[in-house]
Amino acid sequence: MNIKNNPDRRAAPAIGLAYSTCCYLAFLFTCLYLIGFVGSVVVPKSINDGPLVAWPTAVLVDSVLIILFGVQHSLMARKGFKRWLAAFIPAPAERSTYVLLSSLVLGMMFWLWQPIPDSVWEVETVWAKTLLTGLFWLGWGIVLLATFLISHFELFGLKQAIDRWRNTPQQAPIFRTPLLYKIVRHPLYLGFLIAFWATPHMTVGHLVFALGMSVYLFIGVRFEERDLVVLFGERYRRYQSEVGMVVPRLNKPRG
Ligand SMILES: C[S@@+](CC[C@H](N)C(=O)[O-])C[C@H]1O[C@@H](n2cnc3c(N)ncnc32)[C@H](O)[C@@H]1O
Repeated sequence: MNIKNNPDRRAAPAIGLAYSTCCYLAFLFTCLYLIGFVGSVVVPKSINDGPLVAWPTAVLVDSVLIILFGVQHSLMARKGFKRWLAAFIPAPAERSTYVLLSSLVLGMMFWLWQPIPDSVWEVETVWAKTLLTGLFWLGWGIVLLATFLISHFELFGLKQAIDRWRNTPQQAPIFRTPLLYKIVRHPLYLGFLIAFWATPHMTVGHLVFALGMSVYLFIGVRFEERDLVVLFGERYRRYQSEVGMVVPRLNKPRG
């Protein structure tokens, strides 16, 4: 039978699109929950909620949860892992699977997170409180904007599934430096750092989260940049020498 007329072959891209849409929606929900979790807004269980256990136990459990997230996130983003995964699932579904597993690991973190409510700092002054809350939302705004600057739907696996469904050939990754990417090389990570640290009330539990996630981001970015140098070669090396990682460079190199 002609492959084009084979119903199984025609159904696969549609099933892939449905799968990627579900993964995208799960990730969207998880990201919204993450905002509420870190900022202690709206969600039923935030970073400071839950039954109290002895603080060494809480630090241990929370650290394991952060390490688990870091390992899943970095391991699944590596080329070797993607090649291995390609033996089990179609290449266009790889990114969606990454996104789905990231959501599951984050969901587990929200569920099992152990609060440590002791205060590290608590800002009472209205203007300082407003400033820190504003910075928190600015951080999330930068994260959202950065995803669209890089290619939001490709980053979360939906574009790959739509291309397959439309029978459009998969595009090679494109090196992009629009807007915020002209100021720092990793605006998305900068947004996360701002959102994790800017709070009028920093508890010990929140501090463990902010510290752990920041350490992970700085480790993860090294792996990401190694891949980006392999992918984009000299252009990325030049970009590294001209633009700061997460802090804008004041003195631009000449020449
Ligand atoms: C979660 S995004 C984070 C992007 C970037 N690290 C940031 O913080 O804005 C990771 C994906 O973006 C891609 N990426 C990072 N910088 C890029 C650039 N300048 N152009 C195109 N793709 C990029 C990486 O290859 C990776 O697939």
